[in-house]
Amino acid sequence: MSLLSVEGLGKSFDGLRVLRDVSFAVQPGQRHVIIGPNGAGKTTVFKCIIGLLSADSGSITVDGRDVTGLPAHARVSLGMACTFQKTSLFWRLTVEENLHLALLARKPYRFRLWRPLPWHADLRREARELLEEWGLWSRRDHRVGELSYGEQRMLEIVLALASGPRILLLDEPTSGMSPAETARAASLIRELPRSVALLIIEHDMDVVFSVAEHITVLHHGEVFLSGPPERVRGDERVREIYFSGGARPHA
Ligand SMILES: Nc1ncnc2c1ncn2[C@@H]1O[C@H](COP(=O)(O)OP(=O)(O)OP(=O)(O)O)[C@@H](O)[C@H]1O
Repeated sequence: MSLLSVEGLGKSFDGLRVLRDVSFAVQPGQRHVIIGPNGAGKTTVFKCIIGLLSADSGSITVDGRDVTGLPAHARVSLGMACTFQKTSLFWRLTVEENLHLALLARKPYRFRLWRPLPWHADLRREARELLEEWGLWSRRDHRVGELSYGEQRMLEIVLALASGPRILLLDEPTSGMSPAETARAASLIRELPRSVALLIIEHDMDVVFSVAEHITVLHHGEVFLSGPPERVRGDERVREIYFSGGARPHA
């Protein structure tokens, strides 16, 4: 059974149809990338999946359970996590404090707040491991506002991982990163455990083809093609869509 299934999704804004009959599925542990020119509807699909927008038609199921009518927080508790292009970090808190908050929101920590100091040695250890892994340990005492944009994006991914998701949705995880940060982020994303399925919107084709096991191409709000990377790479029509559709130069 698919972990995430999107069936016949439709969405309009002020009468303008932005998504039409969008269907695709993400398998457990799969690295699934959504590509498409600017304005194709990628972020709108994400928002419908996570519950920040309600779809006009169609359904979204997780493990066969229909979540279409559920609010975002209920979907998170079913194992979804996401990052968006705009960061949503606590600017005045440090890197480590941001991560502690994210970890505290998660079971089993949530129910152990009464523990005296030194508290949550396991939480601190987990935070350290995550920050080391993502190259942010040396920045732990810095306020988020002092980080580079690329570091902030990395921290967003770390915070999303802290909720222990089964499916992680990343909206352009490498946008705004330097080439070195992009390469590092792509390699870390590739190394994420298979217990987490990934659904990623990405424009950087080097990242797309280094991460993707399955690619869904959106164009004018419709699924143009969904298949393995080799099929997408070899499809002349996909190239045409990209080069006529206002995609970014490196795409
Ligand atoms: N809240 C909204 N109200 C009205 N129109 C919207 C809204 N959100 C998105 N749109 C429109 O829907 C279309 C799809 O937008 P969306 O952000 O989903 O595209 P995208 O593929 O993610 O683009 P990009 O690659 O530029 O991020 C665009 O024409 C956009 O202007």
